[in-house]
Amino acid sequence: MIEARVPVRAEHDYEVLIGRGLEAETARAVGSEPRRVLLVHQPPLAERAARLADVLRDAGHEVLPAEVPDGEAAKTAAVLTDLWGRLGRAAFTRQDVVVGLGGGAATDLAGFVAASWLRGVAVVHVPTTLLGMVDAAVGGKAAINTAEGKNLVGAFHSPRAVVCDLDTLATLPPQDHAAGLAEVVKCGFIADPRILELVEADAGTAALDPSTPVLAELVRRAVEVKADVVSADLREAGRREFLNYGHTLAHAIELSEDFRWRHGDAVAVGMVFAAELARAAGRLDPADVARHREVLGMLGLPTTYRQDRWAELLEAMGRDKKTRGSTLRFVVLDGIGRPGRLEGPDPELLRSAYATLAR
Ligand SMILES: NC(=O)c1ccc[n+]([C@@H]2O[C@H](COP(=O)([O-])OP(=O)(O)OC[C@H]3O[C@@H](n4cnc5c(N)ncnc54)[C@H](O)[C@@H]3O)[C@@H](O)[C@H]2O)c1
Ligand SMILES: O=C(O)C(=O)C[C@@H](O)[C@H](O)[C@H](O)COP(=O)(O)O
Ligand SMILES: [Zn+2]
Repeated sequence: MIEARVPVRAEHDYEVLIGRGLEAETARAVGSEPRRVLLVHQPPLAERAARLADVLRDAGHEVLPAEVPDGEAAKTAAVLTDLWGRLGRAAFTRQDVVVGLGGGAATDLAGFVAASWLRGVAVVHVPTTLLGMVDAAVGGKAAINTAEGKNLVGAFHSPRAVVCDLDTLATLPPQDHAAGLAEVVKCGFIADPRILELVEADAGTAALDPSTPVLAELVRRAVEVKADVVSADLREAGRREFLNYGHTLAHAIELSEDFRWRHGDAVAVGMVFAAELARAAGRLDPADVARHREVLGMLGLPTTYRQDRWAELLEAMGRDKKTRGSTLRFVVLDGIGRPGRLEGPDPELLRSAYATLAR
């Protein structure tokens, strides 16, 4: 049953469907005419992918199943090249459709395959992680990583639909669920403080349980925040940068950890850093900084980081997409729900904010 439909305005408008038991919705989104469907999925989703393939075949489509490596190992040029080969051999046309089934790593890859093949074919996202539902599958950013950094090669390519079946979260490992909550909480800090109150009400207990109505409300609220921002600024000319809260340091940490850290864990650390930076710049109250550590801490997310990597992280942050020339630019808060930018901060300010992560 569909519990919420969140509209997104983009180069073509689409909806994010949120509910339970939504397998038929994916077939509906692929369309009523028979199509070839490249079904990109992660290894833990093999059974679900087989079931979805049956539903798609019953609807008259020809399915090309494509299991890709797990996690960030999928977001590589080698995997992309392999998928292009499959599409070429199948004579995949502009009428055909890519489906991304899995976490953000799978939907980022599927989105970029769809964006690049024949200069753009349709993609339907079926996110199966919390992070994928509230963030990665929504908004049309698609990318792979390179040896130099995170998401450095990619495109904006909006999906035809996003189908968030909350039932799929039942099998998600708790650490991945918590990592998804980092992006949910991010939406609370930048736009919707009610998200923070819902998490704080029972010290994160309901948020950490995929079966609760509170979690369903958190998903809807986070999707609404993202849809609202993306609808206003699809190509990140301004306001969309706020969705990057915490990501300048987070992406540098992910690179430094050889992409073995969960994205959401890195974002948690990155948000504490950004909050400390705003405090050091005299823009955020110490109580709001403390709230970052409290909320993230109650969800079991990391809020500290090793101190011996600063030079490496600083260099990696220089390749952040928000950087202009050699000027680092950070998303910071002037209060909860009041995001802004800090351009070219003094290196000492950066260093002092980083030092607080030792605690
Ligand atoms: N495009 C965007 O706007 C955007 C936004 C946020 C994050 N991202 C990207 O998303 C990625 C992170 O996504 P993620 O946190 O979903 O990680 P992920 O895709 O690596 O998934 C995490 C793990 O959960 C497994 N999994 C997925 N669904 C499952 C299920 N239902 N049951 C059991 N296991 C399941 C996966 O196989 C993987 O092992 C990063 O690459 C990040 O850069 C993109
Ligand atoms: O959608 C956006 O815009 C975001 O910044 C959302 C982020 O959570 C996400 O991790 C995104 O992929 C980061 O984008 P990037 O442009 O910094 O690679
Ligand atoms: Zn993110």
